[in-house]
Amino acid sequence: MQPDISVKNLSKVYEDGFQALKGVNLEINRGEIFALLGPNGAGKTTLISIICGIVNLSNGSVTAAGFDIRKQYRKAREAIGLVPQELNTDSFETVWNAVSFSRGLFGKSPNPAHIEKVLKDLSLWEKRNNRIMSLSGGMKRRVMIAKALSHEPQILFLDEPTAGVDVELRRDMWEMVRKLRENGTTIILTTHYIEEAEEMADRIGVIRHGEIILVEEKDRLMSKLGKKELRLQLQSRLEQLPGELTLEPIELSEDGYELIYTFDSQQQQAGVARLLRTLGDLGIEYRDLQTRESSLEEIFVGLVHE
Ligand SMILES: Nc1ncnc2c1ncn2[C@@H]1O[C@H](COP(=O)(O)OP(=O)(O)OP(=O)(O)O)[C@@H](O)[C@H]1O
Repeated sequence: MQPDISVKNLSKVYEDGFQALKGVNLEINRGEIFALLGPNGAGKTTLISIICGIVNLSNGSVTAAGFDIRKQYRKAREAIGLVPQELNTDSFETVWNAVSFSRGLFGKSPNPAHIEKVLKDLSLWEKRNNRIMSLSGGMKRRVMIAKALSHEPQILFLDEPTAGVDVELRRDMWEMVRKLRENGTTIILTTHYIEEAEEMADRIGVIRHGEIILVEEKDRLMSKLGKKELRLQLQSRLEQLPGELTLEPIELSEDGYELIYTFDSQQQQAGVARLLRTLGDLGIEYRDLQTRESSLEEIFVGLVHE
């Protein structure tokens, strides 16, 4: 299947000579949720802005929905909805008018039923006759999303969609994104909340200093780079780690009441079984145990600080 977005050898040098993207290659499939993660200044917004035709590329090529973003700009742009990072909705217009107008900008004929659906999905229906400037920040953000969806785009970009929004709105947005995906929309989101990528994304791309350093299915990424930790609370205090255990990646807590064993998620549980057997042989008893997997956040921090 042809990818919905194809980025080939993309470079961007800004006018002041700063190279924000260095030979980026990336393919995004139809109907997937792709999360682009990277520290501040990594090039996320630059990449999105080029795909959406807001910033000119310096080198390379990009297609969206099969259309070249330069040679077939209108068609490519029509296939894309963009929710930018900044709210620019200080408008005297009503919600209904602003969202309907957005649709018109893409040369689409009016479709009140679609606008109604979008407003209802985003819990904006009650506010449809309110002026945008009178809405709260969270509601304004919903309006931005409604505008991006007004022309029924096949691809939706969400640049930091939940920056500064409350937990309730964040949950609503996740719900909405899932619904859109069910309808076959391709979704690309950038986020600082790694929890968001962990919750939502099918695949994750990590960008650093203008280069994509990794693209992987989320589940594979977590099992490939993740670590697991087993903690055992001991019945009685240990003075020091017994010699039999020093070969393992195992630590004794300072108070001597806890053993902490760290292992790769990929590794089989063999190490755990061996450890528990050894403890049995040594007569070390424990009263409780827990395991924990590292989060995407820990994996991400490990990656970008390498
Ligand atoms: N118009 C511009 N002229 C010169 N440099 C720019 C311009 N726009 C962005 N940059 C630089 O390009 C780099 C990438 O910026 P970009 O906004 O793409 O990063 P980002 O990954 O989206 O960061 P953030 O998470 O902070 O939004 C930064 O170092 C930024 O200062």
